Amino acid sequence: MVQELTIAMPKGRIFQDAAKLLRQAGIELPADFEDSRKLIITAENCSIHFILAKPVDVPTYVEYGVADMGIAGKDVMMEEQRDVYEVLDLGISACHMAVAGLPESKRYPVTYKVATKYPKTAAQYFRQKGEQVEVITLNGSIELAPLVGLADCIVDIVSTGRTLKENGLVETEKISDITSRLIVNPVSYRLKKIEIDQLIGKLTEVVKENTYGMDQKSGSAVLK
Ligand SMILES: Nc1ncnc2c1ncn2[C@@H]1O[C@H](COP(=O)(O)OP(=O)(O)OP(=O)(O)O)[C@@H](O)[C@H]1O
Ligand SMILES: O=P(O)(O)OC[C@H]1O[C@H](OP(=O)(O)OP(=O)(O)O)[C@H](O)[C@@H]1O
Repeated sequence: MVQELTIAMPKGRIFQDAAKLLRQAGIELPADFEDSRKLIITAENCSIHFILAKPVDVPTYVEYGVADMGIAGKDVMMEEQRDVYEVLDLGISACHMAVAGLPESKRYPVTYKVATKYPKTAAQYFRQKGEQVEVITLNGSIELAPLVGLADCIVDIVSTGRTLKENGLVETEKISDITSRLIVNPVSYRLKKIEIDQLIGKLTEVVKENTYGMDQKSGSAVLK
């Protein structure tokens, strides 16, 4: 008997390229998949259901097993540290995580403040370097923090570099490259191994054959 699969999809930036990969892997998604406001959607030619979640929540759905698999940015994986298997680098939504600040900013240990949407990742990065910092968590417009004196630097995603440039900030350290990953719930992997391995196999082929290019508007690597 073929087992049903549920996949948690990130809404937003990653969504379109992720949908394209799934179609290339032979999954027939409804024509209005990208435009629909529905949060649970079923493929037309196989027993795969999709739940559409906020990107940062995808690993949570997968860890709790309500989704067998999911697609999440490496940045989210590093920050969330969920108990899931990361099985495939999908190569989409490429960007990197970096430290940036005003060109003239100097380091004053003990008082050094870092603003970020990624508090755990930032804290771990500076701890590993043996630098003591105070991490200030923000939810967006991170680049504002050094401009108004809330922080000495930021840890954030850089794609085109346009946001940094237009705000007079410079990248000082690269933390890591980021792409989207295919993730799997460990228990689902045991119970639905055949179906999951089949999908991983198809997506692996698709990823190998794809070429990526820069989308001028989003600044992210997109499928060509
Ligand atoms: N320029 C970029 N800025 C942020 N994330 C990017 C960028 N380029 C690619 N990404 C990837 O896309 C994912 C973020 O997608 P998106 O911006 O839709 O979600 P979000 O951060 O939850 O957005 P928001 O909080 O604005 O709703 C990141 O996890 C990252 O892997
Ligand atoms: O290098 P760039 O191409 O300019 O992209 C990087 C910017 O994009 C993201 O912000 P987002 O657009 O998600 O807005 P936010 O400030 O609400 O997080 C990220 O946090 C940077 O601010």
